[in-house]
Amino acid sequence: MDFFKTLGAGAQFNRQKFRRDIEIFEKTDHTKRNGPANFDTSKVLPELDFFNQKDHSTGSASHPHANSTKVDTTPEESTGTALEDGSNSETDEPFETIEETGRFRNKYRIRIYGDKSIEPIKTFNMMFNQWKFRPAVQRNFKSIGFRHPTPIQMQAIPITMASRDLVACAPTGSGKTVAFLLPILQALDRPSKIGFRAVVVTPTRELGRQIFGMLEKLVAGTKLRVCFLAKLGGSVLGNANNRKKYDILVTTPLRLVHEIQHENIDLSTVQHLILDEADQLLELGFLEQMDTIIAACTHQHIRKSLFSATISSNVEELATSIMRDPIRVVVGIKNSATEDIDQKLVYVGQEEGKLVEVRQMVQKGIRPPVLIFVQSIERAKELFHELIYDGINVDVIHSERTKAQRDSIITNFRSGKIWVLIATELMSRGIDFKGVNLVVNYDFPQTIQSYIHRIGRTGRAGRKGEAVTFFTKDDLAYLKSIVNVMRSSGCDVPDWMLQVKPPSKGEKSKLKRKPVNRDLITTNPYQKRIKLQEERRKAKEKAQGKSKTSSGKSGPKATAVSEHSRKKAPQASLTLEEDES
Ligand SMILES: Nc1ncnc2c1ncn2[C@@H]1O[C@H](COP(=O)(O)OP(=O)(O)OP(=O)(O)O)[C@@H](O)[C@H]1O
Repeated sequence: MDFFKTLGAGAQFNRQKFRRDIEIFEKTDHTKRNGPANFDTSKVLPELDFFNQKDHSTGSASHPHANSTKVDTTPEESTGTALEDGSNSETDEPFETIEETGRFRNKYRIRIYGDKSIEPIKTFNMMFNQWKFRPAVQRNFKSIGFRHPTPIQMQAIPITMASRDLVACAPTGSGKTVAFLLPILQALDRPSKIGFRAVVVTPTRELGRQIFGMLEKLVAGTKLRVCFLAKLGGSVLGNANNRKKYDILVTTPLRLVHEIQHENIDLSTVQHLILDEADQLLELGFLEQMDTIIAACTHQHIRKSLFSATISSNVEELATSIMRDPIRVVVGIKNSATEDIDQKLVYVGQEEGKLVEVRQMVQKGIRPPVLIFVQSIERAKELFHELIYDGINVDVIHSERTKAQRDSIITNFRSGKIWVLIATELMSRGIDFKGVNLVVNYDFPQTIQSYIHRIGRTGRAGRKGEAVTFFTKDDLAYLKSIVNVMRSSGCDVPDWMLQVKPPSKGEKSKLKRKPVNRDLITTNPYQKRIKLQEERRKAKEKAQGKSKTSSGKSGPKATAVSEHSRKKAPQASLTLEEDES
């Protein structure tokens, strides 16, 4: 058995060039391999079919993990009413018994921890009638065209409407934005001129702008005033009176802290605080800022909601320390990718194998739009300079591009003018590119969370997508983490990958702290390479020097976040360099 051939499936290798790698792998002991993995990927797991696109009538028992989820689902329950055209047959009839509610939750793979008495909604009509949504909001919402609530919307909306704190974990592209925006709109009802009553915090300006866009659509004609704040320098808030005009704020942590520290903003009137991509906001990189923000939200009856596709138990623990008896909702398998993404791992030998592989993919014909993730701004620029000459409409987005450039790149990528977009971690979370056909992890992601969010830019809102992750021998130690995500979302995994040793805790945290040191992305001759490497080293030293001098003031007061989390919180995988500032 040529193990190296197996490894290289999907890539072409120069065996002479990669001789040393071949030797490494061929020395491996493969005698302990099991029989071939028997994964049936032809069926969509019901818990991952948020948009009810698949017929689950044959049940999910054929999936190897069908029984690994904690939800007990009888064949009858998983048969459900899902219709192939994406509609469902739920009616507005209220639930009659607790058991019926339980069955409904099971059917949509909704798990609820804490007070279970808050019933989910079956339809949007049910929601509008139950809480008497204002006609303008109903009209705006209907014009967007969503016919049926997704599972996270079914359960998260009633919980927030009941004024309960919430920690919600649901897969990428499953409609969390609407799940947190609709209850705010209903709760605020009319403009009050007392200042901000709801604040949505997101890690990046791009995601904030997207949420703001949806909010603007929903508030049209309601007189509620919404504000998006992410640009440092110059305040759109104006004088004290002007500030009071706004009801809802969408912002990034750095910008909000800046306003708090300059006493430009008063958060004591905030009754609804939403942290989108909450696990990232509660990691070390953002934690001090979140401390300041939470300390500034002093309203007695403030309600807090945390949303993300990935919420670790650390974050959950931390969350409970800043919330009042929160209810936790999990849709599907926690911290998993969606079934709609066909995931592949491709071994590329050494660094230069990646460029060869990308070019082969282009030659074979890729279906744009394609999103390519790399691990740093420098590498994004390097890859861009290679691909720009390949006759494809390619662009690159990272935090060193101006805000105007970033906005126009996103628009052009959405409209199809850009076919291939090279991106850093900045674009990995939340951004809703519905049509992305392929995500390429050119550089292996540093964390499982990063993997889930990156590939989650495709396969959204029930559409199909594909994700390809390149790996070199330097990434091999971390391979198993991704393999596990692939398996839990029903993807086929080659047998040999199942035998790879999982990374140790130490290896995982090492990678999280610092990405793998990689060779330049270039086809330039050797001398040029050395020169570029030297330039890169100097730039890095300069940047480090800068960040040391600018590491600044923290928030005025400590909250439970800081008390609890200094030791617990994981390091942010998106550094402040990649924040909006
Ligand atoms: N009920 C619905 N029916 C159909 N489409 C919906 C529904 N709710 C939301 N969508 C659409 O699904 C897409 C994904 O929604 P959204 O961006 O809120 O996902 P998300 O869960 O926040 O993802 P991520 O974790 O990546 O941030 C969007 O294009 C949104 O317009």
